[in-house]
Amino acid sequence: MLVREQLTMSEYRDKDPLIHGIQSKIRVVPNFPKPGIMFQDITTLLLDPKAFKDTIDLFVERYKGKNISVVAGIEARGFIFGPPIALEIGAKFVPLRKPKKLPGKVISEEYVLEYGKDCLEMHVGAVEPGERALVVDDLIATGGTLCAAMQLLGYLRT
Ligand SMILES: O=P(O)(O)OC[C@H]1O[C@H](OP(=O)(O)OP(=O)(O)O)[C@H](O)[C@@H]1O
Ligand SMILES: Nc1ncnc2[nH]cnc12
Repeated sequence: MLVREQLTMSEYRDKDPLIHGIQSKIRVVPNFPKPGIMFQDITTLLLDPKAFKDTIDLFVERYKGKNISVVAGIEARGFIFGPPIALEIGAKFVPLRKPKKLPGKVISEEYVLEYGKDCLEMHVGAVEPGERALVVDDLIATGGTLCAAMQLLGYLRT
């Protein structure tokens, strides 16, 4: 009889030394920028070249050869992780920017954040209908930012 081991997410993280190594480099700052927020600070991960490279490699391994032609990076921290992943998987990099930063014609999507409200914009023509995209950011809190990014890319669905 084959018995599969069921692991919770945190047990899985603890068992995988690579993921544990990456996680241990992310500094958690309580009550920043507001009371009640546990801020996940990835700048401490960037100080460690091995942990930074392990992070990129993890995504490259997962997404290489999956026919992805666009890596869409969310401002600001998706601009740190997105470009090295894009280069390695042979995809173009498209920045999804905060309002009024892109000089060309844009499409926009508003969203609600854990501590405020914001908007993402993408250049019209940067992504063609039918392309396969990978959205990259440093973290999901409420998921509002990721949903807005997916909405933006979804407008181009064939
Ligand atoms: O899942 P959500 O609740 O939408 O939150 C996650 C988003 O919040 C952070 O960015 P932030 O808006 O703080 O902007 P920054 O990267 O420009 O500092 C983070 O980098 C994600 O983009
Ligand atoms: N908890 C958190 N840590 C870092 N960035 C964030 N953006 C929104 N929530 C955040």
